Amino acid sequence: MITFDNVSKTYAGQTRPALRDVSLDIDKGEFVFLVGSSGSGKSTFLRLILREYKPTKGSIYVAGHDLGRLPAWRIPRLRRQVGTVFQDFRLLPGKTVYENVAFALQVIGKSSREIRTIVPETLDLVGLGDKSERLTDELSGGEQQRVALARAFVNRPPILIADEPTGNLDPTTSVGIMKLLDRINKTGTTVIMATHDSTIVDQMRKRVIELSDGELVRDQSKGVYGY
Ligand SMILES: Nc1ncnc2c1ncn2[C@@H]1O[C@H](COP(=O)(O)OP(=O)(O)OP(=O)(O)O)[C@@H](O)[C@H]1O
Repeated sequence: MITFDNVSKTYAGQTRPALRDVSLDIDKGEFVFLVGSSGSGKSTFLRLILREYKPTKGSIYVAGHDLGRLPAWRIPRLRRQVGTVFQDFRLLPGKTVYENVAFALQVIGKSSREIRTIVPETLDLVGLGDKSERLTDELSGGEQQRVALARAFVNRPPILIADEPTGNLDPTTSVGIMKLLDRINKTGTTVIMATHDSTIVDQMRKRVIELSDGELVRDQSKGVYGY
């Protein structure tokens, strides 16, 4: 589903690469934790998958797209196949839960009839079926992250990227979000999650990829946080 082939990325004006010669394959349906200290290259790795940047060296393949050959007009299609969730939720302010999730479908041209069916189904999946008319600004952090997850998953992308999705949440709320991510993964969605949360990584025992100074230093199945 995702292949990195000798990928390096050096940002403009920098001498040290943020990613250095990284090669790996992530198969369809895998759940992968991306760990490493601050500045080790985790966000850079995720942003390359989204084609926010091109690598300085090497090739990247995502859901059948060769990102080095992807013309700019095809980037939106790539991004539709990769749902994203971030630490800071990034919801539309002043909009309801329903509107936040429906918007993701409106921008890809779904009919209002489809939207009226799919949005409530997805809100039920994340446990927010009874809060669809609430403004997202009035929800707890955990609920806001559920909305963000619903929005990322509403068009059933084959890949979901989560960049520290529990970073702003307390441990109990985080467990709820992880259960949801696990559930989404069990539908066949490939999940890649960057995190500093050792408890979660140690509990879930999924594949762990560790970066250190931009290099891939560990790739462990049923791994632990351990650095
Ligand atoms: N847009 C940018 N321009 C220049 N340098 C950057 C840019 N983004 C990241 N870097 C640098 O690249 C390196 C890797 O950063 P990255 O954000 O990928 O790390 P990270 O592992 O996600 O860190 P954190 O856990 O703090 O989010 C760092 O040295 C960082 O300063």
